[in-house]
Amino acid sequence: CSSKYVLSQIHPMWQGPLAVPGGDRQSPIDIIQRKSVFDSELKPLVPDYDPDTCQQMWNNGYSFLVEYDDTTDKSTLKGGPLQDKFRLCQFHFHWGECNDWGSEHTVDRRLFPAELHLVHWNSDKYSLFEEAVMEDNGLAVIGVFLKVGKRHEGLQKLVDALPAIRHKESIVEFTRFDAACLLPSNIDDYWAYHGSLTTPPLTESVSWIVMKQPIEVSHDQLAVFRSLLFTSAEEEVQKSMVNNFRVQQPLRGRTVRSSFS
Ligand SMILES: NS(=O)(=O)c1ccc(Cc2ccc([N+](=O)[O-])cc2)cc1
Ligand SMILES: [Zn+2]
Repeated sequence: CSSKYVLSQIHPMWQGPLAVPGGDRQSPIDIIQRKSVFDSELKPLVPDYDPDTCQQMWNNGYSFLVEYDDTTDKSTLKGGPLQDKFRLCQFHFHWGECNDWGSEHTVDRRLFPAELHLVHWNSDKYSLFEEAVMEDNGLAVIGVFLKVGKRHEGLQKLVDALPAIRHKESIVEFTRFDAACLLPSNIDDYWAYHGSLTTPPLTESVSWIVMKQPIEVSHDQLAVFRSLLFTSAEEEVQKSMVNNFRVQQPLRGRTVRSSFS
């Protein structure tokens, strides 16, 4: 699949604002390793997720999300670049129509076939996700690259549920899933920078934590992602859910910090 093809096939939603007018901390970005700055103050990340808070999985017409009960501090993220405690509210993915591209962030321009986002909001400062979304240090998103390799046993439970949410707006109960199983074995090496949501409303409220180590998933597991549809069951023309990534945005003078030298 050639790159010229992907630009014409990007879902209308993704042809949206390539940069928010006046936005100077947009995401995703290309992480240039040699320009990242080692920061010894960056602490180890402390994810503490309770599988019992996992509730449902649904297709929102852009990606599929696994949503967690975030009414208590049962599934939290602390440490790393974060000063406060953040609550896990959902995770989702971005992927391509083939294994040559699909991630949102890149590392020295290297694209990965997919990227996982674990979305958290600052429960020390705010009482609702919707509030935190609008605030400077309201959200923390962990980005994990996916690369094609051996089958990911933890991901398989999720892959097996995808056919039930093939169409936009479909939802299925999905419980007892430990999101921590999707983190790489090494979570001490990561890049940290201040950015934004990568889909509308593109608010500049995200502390991004991008893992250096990808997780491996099989070719077949990724293929099931691509069997999802952007469209609802009623629509005549069905569009396969692929290339649901935003293009890299200008760094605008930001520094990307690294937790490793
Ligand atoms: N891709 S990402 O930057 O990790 C990302 C994370 C969360 C969301 C979910 C979302 C965030 C905000 C809103 N809103 O304010 O209407 C609606 C949905 C959208 C995008
Ligand atoms: Zn995302």
